[in-house]
Parts: sequence; C-alpha cells; structure tokens
Amino acid sequence: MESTDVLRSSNNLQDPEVSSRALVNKRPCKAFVSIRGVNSRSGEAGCVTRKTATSVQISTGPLQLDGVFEASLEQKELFAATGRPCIAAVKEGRPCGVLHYGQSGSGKSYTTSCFLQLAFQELFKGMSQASTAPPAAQSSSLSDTGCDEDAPTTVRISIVEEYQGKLVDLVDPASIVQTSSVGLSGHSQHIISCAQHGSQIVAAAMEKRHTGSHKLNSHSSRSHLIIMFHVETTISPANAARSAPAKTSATFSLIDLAGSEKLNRTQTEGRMKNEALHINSSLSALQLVFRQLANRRSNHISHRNSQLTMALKDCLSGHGSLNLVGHISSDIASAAETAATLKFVHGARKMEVRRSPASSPTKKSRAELEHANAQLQQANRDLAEQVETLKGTLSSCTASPSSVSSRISSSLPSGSKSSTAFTSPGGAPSPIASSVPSGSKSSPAASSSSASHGCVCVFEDLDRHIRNEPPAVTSWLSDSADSFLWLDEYEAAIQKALCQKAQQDQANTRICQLESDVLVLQGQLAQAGRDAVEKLESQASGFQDCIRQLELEKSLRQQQHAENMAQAEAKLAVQAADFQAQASFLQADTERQMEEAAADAQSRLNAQAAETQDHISRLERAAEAMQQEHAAAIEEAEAAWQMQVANVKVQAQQLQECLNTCESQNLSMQQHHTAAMDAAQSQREAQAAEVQHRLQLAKAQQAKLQQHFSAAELAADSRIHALAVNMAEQHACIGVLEGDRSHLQEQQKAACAAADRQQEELAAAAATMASATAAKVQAAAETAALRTACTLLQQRVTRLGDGFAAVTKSAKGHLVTWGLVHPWALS
Ligand SMILES: Nc1ncnc2c1ncn2[C@@H]1O[C@H](COP(=O)(O)OP(=O)(O)OP(=O)(O)O)[C@@H](O)[C@H]1O
Repeated sequence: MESTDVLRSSNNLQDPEVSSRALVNKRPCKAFVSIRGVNSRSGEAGCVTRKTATSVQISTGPLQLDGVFEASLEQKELFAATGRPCIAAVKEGRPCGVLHYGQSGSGKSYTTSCFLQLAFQELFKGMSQASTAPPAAQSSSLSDTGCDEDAPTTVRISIVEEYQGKLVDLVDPASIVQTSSVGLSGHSQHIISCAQHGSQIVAAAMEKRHTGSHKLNSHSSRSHLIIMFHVETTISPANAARSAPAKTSATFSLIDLAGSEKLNRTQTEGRMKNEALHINSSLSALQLVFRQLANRRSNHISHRNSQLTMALKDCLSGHGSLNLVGHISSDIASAAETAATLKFVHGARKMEVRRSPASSPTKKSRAELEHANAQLQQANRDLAEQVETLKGTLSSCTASPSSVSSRISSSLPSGSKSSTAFTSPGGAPSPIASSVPSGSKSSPAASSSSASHGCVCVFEDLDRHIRNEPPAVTSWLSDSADSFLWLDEYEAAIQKALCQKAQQDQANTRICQLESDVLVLQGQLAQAGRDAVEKLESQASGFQDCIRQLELEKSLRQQQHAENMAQAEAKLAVQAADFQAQASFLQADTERQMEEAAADAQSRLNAQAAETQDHISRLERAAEAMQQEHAAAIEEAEAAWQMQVANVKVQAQQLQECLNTCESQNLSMQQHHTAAMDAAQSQREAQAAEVQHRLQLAKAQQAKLQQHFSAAELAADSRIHALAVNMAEQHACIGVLEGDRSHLQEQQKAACAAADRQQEELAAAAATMASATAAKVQAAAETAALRTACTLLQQRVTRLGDGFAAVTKSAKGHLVTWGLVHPWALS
C-alpha cells in the first residue's frame, strides 16, 4: 500500500498540481530521509542502509518511510519529492513547509541552500506558466536580468532566525519579529521578482546568521533558520469561471534546524554550550508538539512552547502540510544520533492535524480575520509604495516632459530624428501624428522644446487612440516598423508607459478594493466589537441580577440560619436533659453492673484461687518428683564426678609416685655419686699415701743405701787396700745395689703409672658424676613438668567442679523457670 503510494507520488513528481493535492489529502506530515556517508547502494557496511526507495534497513529491521535519498547523489530528486509539491500547494493557497532535521554536520544547511535555488526556479517557472498575459507581452515584460515583472503571482520573502529563544529578522534586523495567534508577525517581507533577486536577498541574510565551529562541523548553524515565501497567486479568468477564488495567498516555509547536539560529541564550552542548550530545548519543544499531534488522545497542542513551533503552526493545522526531511549519517560513530533521528522522523508520520479546536466558529473567524487583516495591511503598504513610486515617475514626467522626450529622442537612431518621424512611410499622416499637437509633429526634439505639456498630451492622445482605434494604431505601427526601426523602440516605450499606467490603474483599483475590504473588515470588527460589548453588557446586567438574587438568597439563608440555630439550641437543651437523665441512669446501671462484675470477679477469683491451689499442689507434686529426679540426677552426676575425681586423684597419685620415684632415684644417684666421689677421693688419698709411703721408704732406703754407701766408701777407704782384694766383691755388691736401685726406680715408675691410672679413674668417676648431675637435672626438669601437669590437672579438677556447680545451678534455675520446683524447695 505504502509503496504504491510512493510510486504514484514519484510519478506525480512531474505534475506538481496532482502531487500537491495528494499531499494535502493524505497525512499532514510525510517523512523522508537523506543518508550521508557510506554509499548504501554500493552495499558498504554502515549503521543504516537504503533498502528500497521508501525504506531503510537498520539493526532492528526495515523501517518504512515516504522516501529515502542519497545525500551525495539525489538533491534534485529530494527536492522534487518534498519541495516541489509544496510550491504547487502554496500556489493553490495551502500553507506548506519543508523541515530539515538531523544531527550536527549531517548536511541540513547544505541541502537547504540547494533547495533554495531549486525553489526559486520552481516558483518563477510556475509563474510564467500561470501567467495569462499574451506571449508578446510576456516577452516584453522580461527585464534584462530575466526577471518576470508582470507575472500574476507575487512572491515575498522573509528570512528569520530563532537564536537563543529570540526571533531575528535577517533581512531587516530593525524589524521586531513576534509570535502571534497565526504564527510569526512583524517580520519584513520583500517582493522578489526573479530567482537571481531572491538569491541575492538570501545570500545577504545568510551572512548575518549565527554560526560557529565545533568538533563535528566547522561551520555549524547556531540558530534555526525560517525562510518564508509568501505567495499570492491571481487565478486566470478561465479558472475563475470554474468558481475558484480570484486570488489565493499562502506561505511556504523552508526550515533549516540547527543540529541536535550531544555536548560530549561536539565538545563545546561557554557561549556555544549555551547555544546548544537553547537549540536542544527548542528541538524538545518541537518533538513534544509532534508527539502530541501523533497522540489522538492529546487535546492540547503546545505550539506556544517555542517560537519554532509557532512558526510551524500554519503547516501543522487546518489545511497545512509538512514534509519532514531527516538527515542521517550511516557512519557507525553516529549510530545513536541516526537512530534518534529515524525514530523522530518515523514517528512524525503518525501525526494528525487537529481541526476541531481551530475550527470553532469564533476562533476560526477571528484568526482568519486577523490573518486577512495582516495580509491586507501588508498589501496596502506595498501598494502604497508602488503608488508613490508611480506618482513619483509621473510627476517627474509632468515636471520635465523634455527629459522624457529627450530620453525618447536619444533612444532614436540618429538618421530617424527627422520631421518624418510621425508620418507613415507613404507620407500619409499617421494616426499618432495626426493626434500630436502641431508643435510636436516636427520631431520629438522639437516637441520637447516647443510644448510644456507635450509628452503628457502625447501619452494621453496615444492612449485615446490605442483605446479607440487599436487595430489602426497597431497596423500603422507594423506598417511603419520596417522603414522606421526607431518606432519599435518608441512603441516599446509607449507600451511600457501604457503598462505603467495600467499598473497604476490596477494598483488604484486594488487599493480601492483593499480599502473597501479593510472598511468592510473594520466594519465587521466594529460590529463584532459592538456585539461583544452588547453581549458583555447583557452579561454584566445578568451578573448584576445574579448578584442581587444571590444577596437576597443570602439574607434569606441568614434568617433561616438564625431560626435553625434557635431550633438547634432548643433541641440541644432537650438533648442535654435527656443526656443528664441517661447519664444518671447509666451511672446507677454502671454501679450495679460493677457490683455484679465484682461479685462475679470474686467468685471467679475464688474458683481461680482453688484452681491455682490445685495447680500449685500439682506443681508441687511435679516439683517433688522433679526434685527426686533431680536429686537422683545430681547423685548420679556427683557419683560420676566422684569417680572422675578419684580417677584424677589416682592419676595425681601415680604422678606423685612417679615424682617420688624420680626424686628417690635422683637422691640415690646423688648418694651414689657422692659415695663414688668419696671412694675415689679416699682411694686416691690412699694411693697417694701409699705412693708417699713408698717414696718415703725408697728415700729411707736411698738414705740407708747412701749411708751404707758412705760407710762402704769409708770402709773402702779404710780398706783401700783391703778392699782391693774385696774389690770384685765390692763391685759385685755395687752391681747388686745398682740392680736394687733400678728395681726401686722401676717400682717408682710403676707407682707413678698406678697413680696415673688412679688419676684416670678419678676423671672417669668425675665424668660419671657429671652424667649423674645431668641425669639429676633432667630428673629435676621431668619433676617440674610433672608438677606442672599436676597443677593443670588440679586446675581442670577445679574447673570441672565449677562447671558442675554452674550446670547444677542452671538446671535448678530452669526447674524454677519452668515452674517445676519452687525456689524454697531448692533452697
Ligand atoms: N550532500 C553533500 N555533498 C557534499 N558536501 C556536503 C553534503 N552535505 C553536507 N556537506 C558538507 O558537510 C559539511 C556540514 O554540512 P552542513 O553545514 O550542511 O551540516 P548541518 O547539518 O547543517 O550542521 P549544523 O546542524 O551543525 O549546522 C559542510 O561542509 C557541507 O559542505
């Protein structure tokens, strides 16, 4: 269905009238996109691709739109689909708009500038087609610039920007642009006569537009640009015969929005950040209006939230229509912005124009009247300007006819400035010549010098002749054309003058018409004002009556209130007495009830006391049983405890015995060591004494021997001689003594060796004693360890005793808590 529509609309692109009708008859808003970046037809990857002529492919699937275009290839096609139908519609009197929306740097301003050139071409092409003037007049009305000055369509342009919440007229900055109930007002309007003229105005205005540079665009628009083409079309008589209005007027708005910006992507600061905030806020207001229009349940449309939405009001209400062009980039980095733009553009297709509130008779007629009044005032101003210009021209002609004549004569070829200028080729006086006063028949130059009223008379006569005998004048002019070429130019001048006069007449007629319209409107307004005043007066008198009635009602109600109060007081007194009686009755009743309750409570208490007693005895029995159980349990626990204590004691005794054994061992070791030491000492002393004794014996023997030797020597001396005999004997005796002495020496050596052995034995005994000492130390350490173990065991015994006491106590506590035993029973 959608694609068929689009096919049809693309066929209709060649026929603006048909497509414009379609545009108005269908949804008020159509959505298009222009993709920039990757060439989607080449199949390169991007966040969005062109699927068909009316759909795009995004990550979530295809998205249906009214047209999809490649920014780099299809600017003209985009204009043909969006701008051209609008221009055709606006010529039929229906307001239209093209809105360029998208992220910063997506190509909105670039496309808008292309659109402007194409729109100018389209506007003026349309004009020449619509013109009903004869071809000769058309060609003659084209000026040197190619501008069509006589076309039946008037195009006025206004260029306004919304910058930081303010509206600025970019063509005439002195104008104060405001919003009104019909959209924007107060902006200057400038008639454009041709595309070139329009381009010049736009170029001058664009220089004043606020722009700035940021990361995404070095020439970024900082304002929303609103270009309005106010188009007034005069419908030809043929059309008028079909009962169409003679004149239509509507506005075509071309809007280049500033780019929606994410501050972190553009990285703007200071003034530009502020601008971005304003831009985003007015874009939000626009999105809100679009959402409200798309939501059928929304009755209020917030056009007044921003100037931008007020500028679009015309297109989004009544018979208006809007073509929304979303500019997107297929660049992956811009995927989020592209998705947001597509969402907005696609959502806009659901919009519906609200006709009900706007078409309420009073509002509609008032808005229309205001609009018509504004248009008439503007037209009046324009016409007054034109009349002034024409008057100026005429007065200059009247004041110095010589200048006109001289202009005419200067435009004539030099050879033709003769007295035959106003005669026919055959010498016959031309109809013009015959009408020209005699003084002016010689030559234009002569006429300029001769008559002060010459030129005006010439024009008036010419006018009369042309009006009375146009065929004669035309045939005369055509006959003369070959021979007197200058007459062509003269004729052109005359034609031009006639045209100007006709324009003046037309303007005067239009002024009269407009003045009468204005008068009618003023009359209507005055009447409406009078009606309103009468209505207000009647309402005021109605209100007065109402007030009087209300006051009457108020006094009546006050009286009634006083009566009601008296009645209420009487009622209250009766009620108070009733209450008093009721209170005394209630008191007696309460006392009785209390007594009954007390008796009842007493009996219940007695029963409860008996029950409690019974319960107590039951509890006591239970407590006794519990106590017995508890005593048995305690006995059992104590027996277990005793056994445990006995075990521990046995262990302690064993340990003590072990300790005693160790100590006795230690003692015996000490005794053994002391005995060993004493034995060793006494043995050593005995040996030493024996050695000493033997030494003494040896010494005594040696002394004896010495004595004996001395006696022998003395005897020998005395017996020198005697001894000589006995010398051998003596020598033998000496040998024996020597043997004794060596024997004694050997004995001494043996005694020394025995003493050494004794010494070694003593050292061994000392070593034994040392090892015995070490064993004693070890035994002492073991004793200490045993003592520590004993202490620990004793502590454990103490702890176990404490634990047992705590367990017993808590068991008793539980018994008391559970009410199984009375505390006194435990105590
Ligand atoms: N279709 C296109 N072909 C070639 N160049 C383009 C095209 N569209 C945009 N550009 C270039 O890209 C740049 C940014 O474009 P433009 O200023 O139109 O973006 P913008 O959407 O209006 O941005 P902003 O919202 O910031 O004003 C300009 O230099 C413009 O010349």
